[in-house]
Order: sequence, then structure tokens, then C-alpha cells
Amino acid sequence: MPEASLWLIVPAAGVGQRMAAACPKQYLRVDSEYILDITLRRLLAALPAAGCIVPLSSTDIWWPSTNASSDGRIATCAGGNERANSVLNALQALAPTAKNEDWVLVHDAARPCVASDDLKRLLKKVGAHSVGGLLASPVTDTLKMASPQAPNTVSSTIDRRHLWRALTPQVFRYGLLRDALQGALNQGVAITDEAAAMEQAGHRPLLVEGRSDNIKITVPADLALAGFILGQL
Ligand SMILES: Nc1ccn([C@@H]2O[C@H](COP(=O)(O)OP(=O)(O)OP(=O)(O)O)[C@@H](O)[C@H]2O)c(=O)n1
Ligand SMILES: C[C@](O)(CO)[C@H](O)COP(=O)(O)O
Repeated sequence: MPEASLWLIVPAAGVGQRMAAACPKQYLRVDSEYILDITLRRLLAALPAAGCIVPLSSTDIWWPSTNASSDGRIATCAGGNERANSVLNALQALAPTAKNEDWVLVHDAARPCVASDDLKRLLKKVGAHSVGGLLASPVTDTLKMASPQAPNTVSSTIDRRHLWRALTPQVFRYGLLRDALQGALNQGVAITDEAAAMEQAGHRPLLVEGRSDNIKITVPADLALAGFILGQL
């Protein structure tokens, strides 16, 4: 792995429960290519000098059959029970080489449609920011809140004027991110993205508007949509 001041962490240790496929969703194919290979290929095409580490599940039997597994720039490490654990494992695996001031870019394996222009704009904007930030997309739908007692009944409409959908990549300094994630996990705080850990540590990450078609492949309908989007990029 290269000595990098920019590290890519691509968490790929999930099981894809909501996809309910025969294999973890990162190993489903779009146009005959593993989703994980598409994501890594697109990231490294845009950021060829970055170091890259991919957290994998202990039950992963597909990695050796990927193209990425023969790319010398890419290392792997053990994933964890939750996404946050997988990312923290990757940060700890980078410890011997990474410096506290290095940038770490975390991007879901399940988001193959990320645009190179978004990657470059994100890095340019966070490079001038004290904390770092994330790609995000302003909410465009009206949002309804349901009550726990009546999950399919509207209890209120949420003011969406200041709401964003968090995407990935999310980019933070190595030392700050490692300490924030470790702290949040030690406190038992439920963390679903890196920015939440940084917020829990008192930081205010930068929101950088990204393309709304940078979708996370999550449920079956997302697969055909991802294929269409990739065909347009
Ligand atoms: N313990 C985990 C859980 C998730 N991920 C990764 O984090 C990304 C976003 O997570 P998500 O979309 O939730 O993937 P899954 O957890 O696999 O999906 P599900 O919740 O439907 O099981 C995915 O690339 C997934 O592989 C991970 O590395 N380690
Ligand atoms: C990191 C993320 O993709 C930002 O929206 C999202 O939080 C992942 O959540 P998931 O439940 O692990 O898919």
C-alpha cells in the first residue's frame, strides 16, 4: 500500500439484509461487474495515489474473485458487527502508516455511482475546512413523521428546509475521526455515518452538495436504477 496523505476506506463487510439476495449486495453484479469492483475502480480512477483499505466480513468468500483483490494499492481488514466498527477497524489497521493529519475518505461499497466531479469538489472544499465534511443532498420530498404507536399513520409533517440526506464519501482527518469513532462506540452511541461520530465529539462537519444519483444500493429496486445511472455517467 502506498505512503499516502489520503486514505480510502470502503466498508464492504455488510450482509445486505434489506437486499435479501443470495449473496451480500456488494457482490451482486451490474453489467457483469461486481458492485464492489465498480466502486473501487471508480474511486481509484479519480484518486489513483490514495491508499485503500476494504473491511470485509469474516464470512466473505467472494473477495478473491474480484478484480480489486489483485490491485496492489488495495488492502483488506476485518469488518465489524456494525458499519462503524468496520470503519474503526480499518482506521486501526492504517495506524502504523497513517498520520493524524492525513485525510481519510470513507465511501460505502454500496455506492458505485459516485461521480468523480463530486469527489474532487468534496476534497477541494474540505481541504480548506478545519474538520472535514461529507457529500449530501438536500431533501426534496415532503417528509412525514409517523408515531411509534401508529407506524403507518401521519403524526406530523417535518420542515425540510434545513434537511439533507447524508451521502458518502465522508472525509475527515485520521486522528480526529479515529478518536471520534472510538469515543462514540465507547459511549454506546448509535452511529450510522462518520459525521455522526464527529458531531458527537462536538465538531460541525461541512455539508457539500452532491449528486442525488449517488445512490446507496439497498433494496432490489436500487439495482436496476444503479445500472441506468452508471450507463449515464
Ligand atoms: N458491519 C458492516 C455493515 C455495513 N458495512 C458496509 O457499509 C455500507 C453501507 O451499509 P448498508 O447499506 O447498511 O449495508 P448492509 O449493512 O450490508 O445492508 P443491510 O443493512 O440491508 O444489511 C455497505 O457497503 C456495507 O457493506 C460494513 O462494512 N460493515
Ligand atoms: C453512511 C450512509 O450511507 C450515509 O447515508 C448511511 O448512514 C449508511 O447507513 P446504513 O444503514 O449502514 O446503510
